[in-house]
Amino acid sequence: MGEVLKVAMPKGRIYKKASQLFREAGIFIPDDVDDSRRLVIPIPEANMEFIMAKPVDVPTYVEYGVADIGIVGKDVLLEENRDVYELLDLGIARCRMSVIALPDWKPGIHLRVATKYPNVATRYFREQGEQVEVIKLNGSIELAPLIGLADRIVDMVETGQTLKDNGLVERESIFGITSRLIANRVSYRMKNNEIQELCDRLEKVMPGAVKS
Ligand SMILES: Nc1ncnc2c1ncn2[C@@H]1O[C@H](COP(=O)(O)OP(=O)(O)OP(=O)(O)O)[C@@H](O)[C@H]1O
Ligand SMILES: O=P(O)(O)OC[C@H]1O[C@H](OP(=O)(O)OP(=O)(O)O)[C@H](O)[C@@H]1O
Repeated sequence: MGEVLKVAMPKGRIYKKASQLFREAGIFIPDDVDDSRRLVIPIPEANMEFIMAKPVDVPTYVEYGVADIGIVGKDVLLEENRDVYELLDLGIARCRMSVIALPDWKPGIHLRVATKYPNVATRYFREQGEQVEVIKLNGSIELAPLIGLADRIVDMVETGQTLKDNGLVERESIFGITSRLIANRVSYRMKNNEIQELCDRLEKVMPGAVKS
């Protein structure tokens, strides 16, 4: 058996989909892992150890090598800009990053934009040649235009339900988002066999994979 792979797993909605994908790929994960409050979970049956992280911190653990690989949304990768390898587009947790406003939005100068993704938003509006003030929030971003904190928000849209329920409109989709498998640069060389085997297994069951 090869070396134990340390996997940074995002807690929350991605974990549910990622663990399902791992199971479909024939990787044994005991059922009780899903409901556990433990943060470091050895999975000897799979020769892995899961590190249960806040989604936004996954690239940090992987860059520093305390996790060999990790699973993370493309949104977080683009925001965090960490020095990691992106190995696979897993095709799960699909949504999009969009610019959102009230229906009666007006173009203006010095717009205020609220978002959980200040780097992404700043880059986007700079490329558009628009001068904006970016305000970082940590959740319930849709509140900002409703109560007058910002003219626009940059946030994720999946079903569109949150926008509908709050009377907001999607002005522009900036990029599509799915979860990615990332690796630490050194681990990728030192544990190449283990990582490659995992990639091969996942590739066969990822959404969109051609089943043989
Ligand atoms: N509808 C959606 N809204 C937000 N994120 C989604 C959605 N669908 C898929 N995702 C993906 O899930 C990730 C966020 O997961 P989750 O909502 O569990 O965590 P979080 O809200 O960032 O963290 P926390 O709740 O710990 O603050 C995003 O980075 C994105 O890649
Ligand atoms: O298009 P929808 O299917 O409605 O999904 C999009 C919503 O989901 C996310 O919020 P999340 O549930 O992570 O809550 P938070 O950002 O307020 O923490 C995102 O920030 C949107 O608000």
